[in-house]
Amino acid sequence: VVGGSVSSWSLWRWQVSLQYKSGCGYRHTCGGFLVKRNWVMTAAHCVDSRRVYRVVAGERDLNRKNSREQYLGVYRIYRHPSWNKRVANGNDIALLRLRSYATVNRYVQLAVLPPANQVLRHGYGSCYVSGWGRTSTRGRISNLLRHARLPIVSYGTCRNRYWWGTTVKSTMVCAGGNGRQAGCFGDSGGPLNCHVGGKWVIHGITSFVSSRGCNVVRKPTVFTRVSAHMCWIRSLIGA
Ligand SMILES: CC(C)C[C@H](NC(=O)C(F)(F)F)C(=O)N[N@@+](C)(CC(=O)Nc1ccc(C(C)C)cc1)Cc1ccccc1
Repeated sequence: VVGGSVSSWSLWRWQVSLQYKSGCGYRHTCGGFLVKRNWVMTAAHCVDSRRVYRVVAGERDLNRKNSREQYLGVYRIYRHPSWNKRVANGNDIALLRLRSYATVNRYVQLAVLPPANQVLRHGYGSCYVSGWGRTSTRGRISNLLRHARLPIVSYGTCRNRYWWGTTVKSTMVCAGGNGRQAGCFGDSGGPLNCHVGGKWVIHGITSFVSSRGCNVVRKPTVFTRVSAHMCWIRSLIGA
């Protein structure tokens, strides 16, 4: 996250770190979030390679162990059936069925998903991107979980040619684009956390930023719109 701040323990308790086996350890590759005790949602582009993955819940500092972390193996990966490895085509969404159940406690909670097809209006100002991604375009990933407020950009504005043009689809959410706050490499798969109707609801899955840089004016961070996929999500994880 570029232009953000370190997240306190009380925030984003559904956020997980998606890691892949590398040598005798694991490496953070993407974000994700718990939607059931044994289901995590992330971006399809995060799980495109044939690696061994795990998720870590209750994680805050990637470089330090504490008693709050829960290490959960991935049993099976369900990429969206229409995902074709190109983020421009959308459907950048995947569900991971875990080998074991997370324990819900003070540090680990389940995410709330939006009603089908709910779209937040232009300028909606209570959405935050969270993750361990780079804190600048050429920087390193953050060891501490961070977040930044990204105002919603309507599809009509986002598909303007000086913004994302036809790269963005109506099944995506654009947010930010002020050249200061943005999601960045390593935040992929993580949540866009929106305060709606008095509760936190996940409206987006971090999908892509400009290849010219993460915080580029008129190139908002682009998210998979979760409310566009509620039928597929419900078909896998139920009510
Ligand atoms: C793997 C890609 C497909 C998605 C990847 N997503 C992210 O980094 C995310 F924003 F989700 F955290 C990304 O944007 N990767 N970049 C490598 C940029 C990139 O590839 N972006 C991109 C944008 C659009 C398209 C298509 C839609 C034309 C493809 C790739 C990030 C980056 C940007 C600046 C410096 C360093 C790293």
